[in-house]
Amino acid sequence: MAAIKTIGILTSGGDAPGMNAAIRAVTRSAIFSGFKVKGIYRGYKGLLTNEIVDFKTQNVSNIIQMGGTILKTARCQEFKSPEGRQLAYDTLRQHEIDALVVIGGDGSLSGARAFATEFNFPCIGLPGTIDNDLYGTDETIGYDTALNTIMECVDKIRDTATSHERLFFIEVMGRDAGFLALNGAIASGAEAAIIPEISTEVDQLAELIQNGFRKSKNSSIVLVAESPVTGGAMALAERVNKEYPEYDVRVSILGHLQRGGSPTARDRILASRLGSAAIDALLDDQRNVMIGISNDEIVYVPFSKAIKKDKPINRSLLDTLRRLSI
Ligand SMILES: Nc1ncnc2c1ncn2[C@@H]1O[C@H](COP(=O)(O)OP(=O)(O)O)[C@@H](O)[C@H]1O
Ligand SMILES: O=P(O)(O)OC[C@H]1O[C@](O)(COP(=O)(O)O)[C@@H](O)[C@@H]1O
Ligand SMILES: [Mg+2]
Repeated sequence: MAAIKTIGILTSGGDAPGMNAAIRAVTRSAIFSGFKVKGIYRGYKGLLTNEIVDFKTQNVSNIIQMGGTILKTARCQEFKSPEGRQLAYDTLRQHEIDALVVIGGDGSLSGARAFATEFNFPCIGLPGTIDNDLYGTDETIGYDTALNTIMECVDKIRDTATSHERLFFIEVMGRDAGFLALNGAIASGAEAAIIPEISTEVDQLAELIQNGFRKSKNSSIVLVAESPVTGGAMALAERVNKEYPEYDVRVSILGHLQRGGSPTARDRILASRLGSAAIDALLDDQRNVMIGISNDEIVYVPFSKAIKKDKPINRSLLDTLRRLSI
């Protein structure tokens, strides 16, 4: 592979707060190191529809504080086929782009892995998703902001839950991962979190009620991770209505507000460090790795590892939650 002169950058999959800080860091570090940068709009879709513009340092001015992504994002079915990826490769060649930085979640990095392998094309991934479901990094860009948003929402719901002495099931995002639910529950002082990671091991609802849940309290808050495995908050509320009719139950589904907002300092710093390290990785001849953070150190995680479906939760957090909710 000839020397890299031009780097393309895109955001893909669900947007996450801090993606703009990452775009800024990649662009500025690349220019600092003498590369040209091109911004690709709408994720992999932009490679099929040729939506690519030159990025200068001014293109990323005043964006570090903004939620969403200035490059827009999309989910692109065509990129999942070899024909779609061939078209994407042709577009990259046409624009003389020699390497790609992909900011996205597990799906986006799966796409980058397939593309890098088929065309021997240098790709670097940055973990950008509120779900925190990428293996090999302690945190993903957007996770901390979403966690803070959840905490603020639960604080508000608690006021009405307490006044009416109700049991609230609050559904949070995470796709198939319970990080937001579990840490959101600890941060907001909730009674419990119902998460997919242990759904097949125990009936979390029955366990909660049998453990003397609500003995000394007049209201309760349970965070539920959205997932077919947990059934979601609605299904749990229906179960309580049938099996434990003594409870006055309400459901609140937080939805897409969890993806918005100005990134926290933690997410901005994470995105800045990872974005800058993406350029170091290319200079260091690294290929097809996700840049992660582990014990406050930058790490290179091969795509194949990063997209493993089973990033484990820290089980001691479940004990902490249980202990603090008596
Ligand atoms: N196995 C795959 N092969 C090729 N491309 C993929 C694959 N999985 C996902 N992608 C691409 O990545 C995009 C984003 O994936 P998605 O799972 O929706 O979001 P995220 O990256 O946030 O997890 C998809 O729309 C598709 O274009
Ligand atoms: O934007 P959509 O299509 O409604 O997707 C919702 C999903 O996206 C997320 O917000 C983020 O997931 P990704 O980062 O994997 O795209 C999930 O938590 C949620 O399940
Ligand atoms: Mg994902």
